[in-house]
Amino acid sequence: MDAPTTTSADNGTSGENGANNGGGGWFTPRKRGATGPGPHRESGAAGEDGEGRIAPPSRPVAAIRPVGTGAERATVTPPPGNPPGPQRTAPEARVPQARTPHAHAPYTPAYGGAPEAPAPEAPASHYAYSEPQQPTRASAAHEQQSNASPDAILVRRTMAEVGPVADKVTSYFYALLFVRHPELRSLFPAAMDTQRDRLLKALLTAAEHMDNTAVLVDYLQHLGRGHRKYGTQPAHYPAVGEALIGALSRYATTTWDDEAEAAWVRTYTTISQIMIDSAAENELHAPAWWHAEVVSHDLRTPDIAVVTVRPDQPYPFLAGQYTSLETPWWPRIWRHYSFAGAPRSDGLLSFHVKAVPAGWVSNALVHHARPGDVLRLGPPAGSMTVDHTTDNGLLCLGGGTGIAPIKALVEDVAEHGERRPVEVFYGARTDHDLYDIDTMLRLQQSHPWLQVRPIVDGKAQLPDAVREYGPWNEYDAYLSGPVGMIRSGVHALTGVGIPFERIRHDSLEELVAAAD
Ligand SMILES: NC(=O)C1=CN([C@@H]2O[C@H](COP(=O)(O)OP(=O)(O)OC[C@H]3O[C@@H](n4cnc5c(N)ncnc54)[C@H](O)[C@@H]3O)[C@@H](O)[C@H]2O)C=CC1
Repeated sequence: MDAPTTTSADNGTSGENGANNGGGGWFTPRKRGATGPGPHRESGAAGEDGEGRIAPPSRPVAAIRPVGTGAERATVTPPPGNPPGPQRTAPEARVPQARTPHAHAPYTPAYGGAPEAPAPEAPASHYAYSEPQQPTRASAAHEQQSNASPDAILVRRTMAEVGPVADKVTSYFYALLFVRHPELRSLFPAAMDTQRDRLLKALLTAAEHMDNTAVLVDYLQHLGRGHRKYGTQPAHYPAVGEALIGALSRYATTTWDDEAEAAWVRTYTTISQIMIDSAAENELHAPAWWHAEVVSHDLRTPDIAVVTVRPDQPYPFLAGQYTSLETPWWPRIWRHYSFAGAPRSDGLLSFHVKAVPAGWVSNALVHHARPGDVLRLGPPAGSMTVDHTTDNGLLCLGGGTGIAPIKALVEDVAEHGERRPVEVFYGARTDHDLYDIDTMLRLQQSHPWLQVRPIVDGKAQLPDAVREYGPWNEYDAYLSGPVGMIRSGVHALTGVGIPFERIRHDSLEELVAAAD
């Protein structure tokens, strides 16, 4: 998610609800790593119990601090409109209604899973979770019949009830958070629309996937690391948890009870502990963010620029990944951009940026950024990377600026000295929009294993063109571009026989969120 999480530290002395409800108690999460040993949690095996589920944290610290009593909650009038905070100072950006991490991954999960999933900075696809969907009563009922854990059943029951009023829950959640913890407001952007949709969505998505340990842990670890750049501290997590419980209990009027609250406390405790541990571990070997100076700005069309930056310290990443980027013009507003090339020996990084209507960050990068300006970068993310353990061919569909990570994949194959066939379909609305075709054709001239096919909108769109070629049964597929193109591309590719697990793309939610 692209928003910091928060919490208030309770010293664990109140002993009210949580622990007494059998929920393991609210807690002030510990911080391990740089500042202390603490129990070590191995990546991918975080707190699993013997059945592969995530176990409660090992050291509950504090008791829950509910936001009001049940009776009080029932009478509270949700604050209207936006939560308190700085007034909006700019035109409204496009507000995605759904989101998550990106990056290719098998289609199923979804973009960075991040599911950015799960929600967070990352898309599921690599976070292995499917795009978030509003829970329904039907789905909740289904889960109860399945092998879901008792907590998962309770959590999903709550989500099924609040799903239809998700906007109200979101507004109330942030209002509670900022009213009770005004000091946290500065961690969020001045204009909250996109951001606010992300934080709560990430938490709810994670909660809904509590039984899917492998995916969830990966997602939350990514989320925890990604939150370092927001300035999120372990002590912030309790405040977020209290606001979460407060908002859910306010709107899940028919299903909320002590049992449900205990399940949510346990769930949130587990979520926050994994995030905190991941951030602490990451702190040992990576900065929270990188400063990066713009060293060149190449305006390729009136609204597309290739921006190249020099990070202030080494920036390790893999071809096909993306980063989060903040400009000096819009503090605390982060957007995802794929690297437009494999890692270079000079350490420079390039991005292809298209200014979209009302896109604050993209317009700043295309129309205002100049050499000498300093941006901030978050950590690399994304799983749309080349699998070098196979010699399958690569079938790549790049739509518009989605050609950027495809170019990186081609460079990666070239650098590995492989002779795998790589077929690139480069789609654009018009000839003029093929702003990087010269680069791609130069690569084709240098590499006999590479075929580049420009596809300009006509009778058929990019994904349809793939059907005219092939066979593709010995290819892995990579999709990058507009969400609609990726959706129809997955459909087309499975239609020509490429299984889901061999189709990679960034999280659709992340892509939606990155669209401005
Ligand atoms: N890792 C990734 O997946 C990346 C995604 N992007 C995203 O790619 C998008 C690029 O935008 P533009 O350059 O304006 O692209 P665009 O709107 O000009 O479209 C590019 C190509 O995609 C095709 N296309 C678009 N919508 C389609 C649909 N619904 N079904 C089938 N084909 C469709 C078009 O026909 C065209 O060939 C942005 O939204 C950006 O966020 C950009 C870079 C990396």
